[in-house]
Amino acid sequence: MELKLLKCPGCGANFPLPAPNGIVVCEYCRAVVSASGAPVWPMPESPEDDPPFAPDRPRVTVAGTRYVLLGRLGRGDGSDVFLARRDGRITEMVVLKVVRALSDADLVAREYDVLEALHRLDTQGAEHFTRLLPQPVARGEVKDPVGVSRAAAVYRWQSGFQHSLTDVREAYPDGVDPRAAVWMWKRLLEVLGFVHRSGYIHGAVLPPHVLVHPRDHGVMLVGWSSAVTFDGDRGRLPSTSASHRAFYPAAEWRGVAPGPTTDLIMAARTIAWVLGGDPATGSTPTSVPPPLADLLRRLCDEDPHPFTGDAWRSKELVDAAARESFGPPKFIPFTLPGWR
Ligand SMILES: Nc1ncnc2c1ncn2[C@@H]1O[C@H](COP(=O)(O)OP(=O)(O)OP(=O)(O)O)[C@@H](O)[C@H]1O
Repeated sequence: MELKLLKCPGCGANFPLPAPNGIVVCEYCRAVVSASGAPVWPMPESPEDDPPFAPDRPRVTVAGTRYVLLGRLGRGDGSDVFLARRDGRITEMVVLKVVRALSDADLVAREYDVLEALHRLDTQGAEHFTRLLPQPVARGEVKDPVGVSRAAAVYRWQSGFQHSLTDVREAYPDGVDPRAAVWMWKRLLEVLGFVHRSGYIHGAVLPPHVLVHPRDHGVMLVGWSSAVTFDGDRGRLPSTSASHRAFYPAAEWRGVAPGPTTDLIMAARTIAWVLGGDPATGSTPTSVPPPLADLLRRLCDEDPHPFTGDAWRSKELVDAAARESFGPPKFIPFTLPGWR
């Protein structure tokens, strides 16, 4: 008798040995196949028979949809952020943000509202830049393990963006290669250019809110609960991060209304910090070439800020300083733990 190792023609899974009657049922897709490989006829679909995905993992329900929690992505000032997966046949990976202090529920709601508004825009570049902002999926409440309801928001997971600049600085305690800081800064200024042109300021451009895609040299901006429109919401930022005081312009603490310049100063301070420098003064280690170090110091300085509110102008200056420091742009791979 000829023995064949069969693979399921439906899904490619290896088959067990056939039963004495020569029939095999695929354990994965339930196709029914004769030992010779034919005929094949699929079993009727029966979703209720689907084994649950990772049954040991916790589940939460937001706005009527159940999600399986896969792990923690981060811990913010006011919330816990998880990677999750919609618990269904046609699934999707998502980011679930759950507020810690019940009194911060309004921050999760405000962030969701701002992001929805930004995704509705048709400002020039919207199609490209809105992909670099969290994409709202749903919001509602989740019950924590002791039964307390907490405000939550669900965003689409963007693969590859899992390290913030806080994580980057942990991986490079003495600061990143200045050539890597150049692409991080330029990408950040491009997103800010779009946000400002759309009439918003982010209000919290801080290391934990800048996520990087190390392989593609991409940057995504999260943490939108402090964002405001700068033609309407004059006044203070709705919230600030006490643990990042040195990243805010001092004017913010004096009660001066924020504007696009606030974001640009915070972006420069964030880049100075990821280079191993001091966010308050913009000074950087001596390994940073002088044209770049000088520009950083100038753009971290708020009094008077040289390029008020113009992210694109700032980006051109970064370009020029980078050319003076390193010559024409060149792709230099950037690595982080878990990436090659
Ligand atoms: N969309 C996302 N994709 C991947 N990771 C994320 C995302 N949003 C947040 N994170 C991770 O979770 C961490 C905490 O998120 P975030 O800073 O937004 O929380 P928060 O400080 O509580 O919120 P907020 O600043 O808006 O009040 C981030 O530093 C980042 O590591």
